[in-house]
Amino acid sequence: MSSADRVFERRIVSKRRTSANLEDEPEKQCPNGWASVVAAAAAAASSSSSTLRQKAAACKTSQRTTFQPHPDSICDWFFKVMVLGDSGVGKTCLLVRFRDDMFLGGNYISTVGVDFRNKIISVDDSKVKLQIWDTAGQERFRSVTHAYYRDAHALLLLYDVTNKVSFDNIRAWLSEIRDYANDQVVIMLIGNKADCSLNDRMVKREDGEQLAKEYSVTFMETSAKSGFNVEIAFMAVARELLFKKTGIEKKGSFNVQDYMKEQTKSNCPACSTT
Ligand SMILES: Nc1nc2c(ncn2[C@@H]2O[C@H](COP(=O)(O)OP(=O)(O)OP(=O)(O)O)[C@@H](O)[C@H]2O)c(=O)[nH]1
Repeated sequence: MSSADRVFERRIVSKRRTSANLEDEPEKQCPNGWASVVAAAAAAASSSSSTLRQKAAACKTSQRTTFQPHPDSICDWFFKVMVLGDSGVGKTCLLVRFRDDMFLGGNYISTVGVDFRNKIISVDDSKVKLQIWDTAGQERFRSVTHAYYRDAHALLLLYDVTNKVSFDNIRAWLSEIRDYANDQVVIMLIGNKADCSLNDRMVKREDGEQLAKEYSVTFMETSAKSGFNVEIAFMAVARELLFKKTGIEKKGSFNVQDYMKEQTKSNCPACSTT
């Protein structure tokens, strides 16, 4: 993808910034509505949480900076995509890898409430704006995040291939999705941290594939750390949404699994097979 395709509408405070790299990016923005999201999250969680205070302070600082939205006319389609899954599976890292092509190492701070970032991508001849919502995986924020499911066009449901519990919880996540999301939502199951060593891997690729098959959703393993399959996953979702919306695929019918197979042919690290 060319750099011209990577148009970011707003820059927002990442959840895992050191003071040093915050200074490196002084123009960072908070999304509209962030304050209310933080307030709701604060009510749901403990208002004395140091993480919350950190985030609120970072947000306040960023609100003083310049906001430069791109006109909506530059994109043909808009889709809202939510990233879900247990705490620590790598939702924020996946999003940051896709948006900024970098990996957030260093201190891990859990997401509070919800947060979104925009990215405009080219799909064939169309400019597609993905508004990607990162959600807190922690149980205590669940009532806050449920409110955002309803108008989502696609859900990326993540588990961590090194954490069996996060995989076992996928059924519960799918049940929540059934309760709160709309019936037409596109769902992709993602096994993240595929860069892990064989010793660390607790969930076989085939188990992920099997579960996805059972629920008739698409499946992919990714690594936010190495970038493995990250762009392909978002592109596949964008293509599927576009295809659903237009009902037209220039090169015949569109099958998301075939598309992913084709894209991942030469993109398979040794650790993704067990
Ligand atoms: N090895 C490896 N580590 C990862 C990967 N993605 C994320 N991590 C690490 O996993 C930890 C959790 O990542 P996050 O992206 O913050 O997880 P999250 O799902 O957003 O967590 P919550 O905000 O609590 O819901 C961090 O220490 C990351 O550095 C990956 O692909 N590979």
